[in-house]
Amino acid sequence: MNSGYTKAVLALGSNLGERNDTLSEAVADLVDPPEVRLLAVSPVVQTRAVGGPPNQPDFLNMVITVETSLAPHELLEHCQAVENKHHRVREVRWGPRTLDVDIITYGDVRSDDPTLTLPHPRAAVRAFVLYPWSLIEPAATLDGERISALAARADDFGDLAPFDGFGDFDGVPTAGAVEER
Ligand SMILES: Nc1ncnc2c1ncn2[C@@H]1O[C@H](COP(=O)(O)OP(=O)(O)OP(=O)(O)O)[C@@H](O)[C@H]1O
Ligand SMILES: Nc1nc2c(c(=O)[nH]1)N=C(CO)CN2
Repeated sequence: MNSGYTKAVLALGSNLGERNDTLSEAVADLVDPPEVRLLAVSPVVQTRAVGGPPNQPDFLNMVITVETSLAPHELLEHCQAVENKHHRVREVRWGPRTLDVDIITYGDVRSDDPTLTLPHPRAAVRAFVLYPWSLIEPAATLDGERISALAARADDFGDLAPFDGFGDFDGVPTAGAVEER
């Protein structure tokens, strides 16, 4: 990693509209500024909505890793600008959305600021975050525990299914095929 750049893990989700196109465009938008460089892109997984109103459409979820010279709150603003560009409307908590971008980790930073809590306070129980993340960073840990172990016992499991995602992204390969589980 280059000096002045910090590694961050971002989780993306979409359960409205052209979900796959939205995710693909959002990744491009997130890494468009020179301050954000793409490191790795996970496969896209299809998951049942966890929490929120019943009978929501399924989500497509994925994780990317980046290195960034933006400060944590600047990165949050950038992620929210990308959400807004994709017509994200905040209405119902955990309700359907065209695009959600969460910052899962930013370097080793820990923060309980409600505007930006780091690591993301619900990431450790969300298989829809942990599983795609584990496919690109099998050795990653969260709160001192392997994310694959956290994924295996995550309460908010949803159903995870392979999805024929968008493959190579601008020269950054996605991880291998998603296994049924
Ligand atoms: N690590 C984080 N990443 C993104 N947003 C965060 C984080 N920590 C706190 N927030 C705050 O959470 C607020 C609500 O975010 P959002 O509307 O995306 O929630 P949600 O996706 O419905 O639920 P959840 O937070 O459980 O994923 C944001 O305005 C942001 O300030
Ligand atoms: N499967 C799935 N469920 C969710 C998701 C999500 O991205 N995927 N995001 C939520 C709030 O961020 C709430 N529930």
